[in-house]
Amino acid sequence: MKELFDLSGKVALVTGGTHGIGMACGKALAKAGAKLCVNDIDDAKLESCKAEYAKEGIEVYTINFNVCSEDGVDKGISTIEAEVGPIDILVNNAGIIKRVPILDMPIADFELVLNVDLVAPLILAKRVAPGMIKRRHGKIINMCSMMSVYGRQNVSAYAAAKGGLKLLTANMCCEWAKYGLQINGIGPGYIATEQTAPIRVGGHPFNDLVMTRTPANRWGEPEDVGNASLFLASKAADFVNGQVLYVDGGILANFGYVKGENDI
Ligand SMILES: NC(=O)c1ccc[n+]([C@@H]2O[C@H](COP(=O)([O-])OP(=O)(O)OC[C@H]3O[C@@H](n4cnc5c(N)ncnc54)[C@H](O)[C@@H]3O)[C@@H](O)[C@H]2O)c1
Ligand SMILES: O=C(O)C(=O)C[C@H](O)[C@H](O)CO
Repeated sequence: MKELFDLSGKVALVTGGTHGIGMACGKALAKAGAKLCVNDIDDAKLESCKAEYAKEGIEVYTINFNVCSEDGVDKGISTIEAEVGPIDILVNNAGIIKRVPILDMPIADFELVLNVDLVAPLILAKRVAPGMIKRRHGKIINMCSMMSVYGRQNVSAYAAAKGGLKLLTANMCCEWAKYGLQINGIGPGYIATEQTAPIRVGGHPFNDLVMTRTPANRWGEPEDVGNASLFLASKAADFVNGQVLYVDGGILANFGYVKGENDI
C-alpha cells in the first residue's frame, strides 16, 4: 500500500512553491520521494525557501521565471529538464488576487489576474505535457479555489480565472488522459497564508464569515492542501481525471449557519 504514494524517481515542479500552499505541496511531494523543483518570480523568496525546506531535510532546486512569460517558461523548463530531469508532476500553484469592485478595477489589473491565474497554468501545461505524452505518464495539478464555483464581491477577476481553470482542467483531461496523463485541480477553502492575510488577521470581520461557512469551523492550513496534492500526484489517483478535489472543511456542502446554533 505504501508504494501507492511513493514518488521516488519522479521530478516535481511546484510554481510559486516558496511558501504558503505551494511549499506545503512541495514538502508533501518531496517527503514522498520526488525530486522537488520550485519556481517563483521573487528571488528573495527563492533564497529563503531553501532553509525552510532544509529544516525538513528537503533539498530543493529553485529557479526564477515568470509563469506568464512563454519564453521565460520555455527557458525555465528547459533548464530544469537539463539540470534535474523531465517533469513528471506539475503543480500550477502560483497565483495572485486583487480585491477590487468590478466598477473600480482597471482592465489591465483584470487581465493581469487572468494571466497569472488562468493563462499561466496553460503556458506551463503546454510546455510540459508533450514530454509527458511522449512518456505516456504525467500528473498535472491546477490550483483552483472556492471561487471556481462561487462568486464573491470584489474578486471578479480571480473568480473568472479560477472558474476558467476548473474547466481548463477538464479540457486538458479530455485531450490528454488518453495518453496516460492525469490532470486534476485542487480547490482549497480559506487557507491561512499570505494571500488571505488581508482578510484574516487583526480581527478582520471576514473571519466570522469563514467560521459560519466552514463546518470544520477553522481556517485551513497549507498542509491540508499539500496532503491532497500528494494523493493526486500518486498512483492512488491514476483513475482520477478532470476533477477538482475540494479541500475546504465542508464549505461547499454548507449553506451556512447561525453562530452558536446547535453547538454542543
Ligand atoms: N490561501 C487560500 O486561501 C487559497 C485558497 C484557494 C486557492 N488558493 C490558491 O492557491 C495558490 C497559492 O496560494 P497562497 O495562498 O499560497 O498564495 P501566496 O500569495 O502566498 O503565494 C503565491 C506565490 O506565487 C508567486 N507568484 C505570483 N505571481 C507569479 C508569477 N507571475 N510567476 C511566478 N510566481 C508567481 C508569488 O511570488 C508567491 O510566492 C494560488 O493559486 C491561490 O489562488 C489559495
Ligand atoms: O475571497 C477572497 O478574498 C480570497 O482570498 C479567496 C481565497 O484566496 C481562496 O481562493 C478561497 O478558496
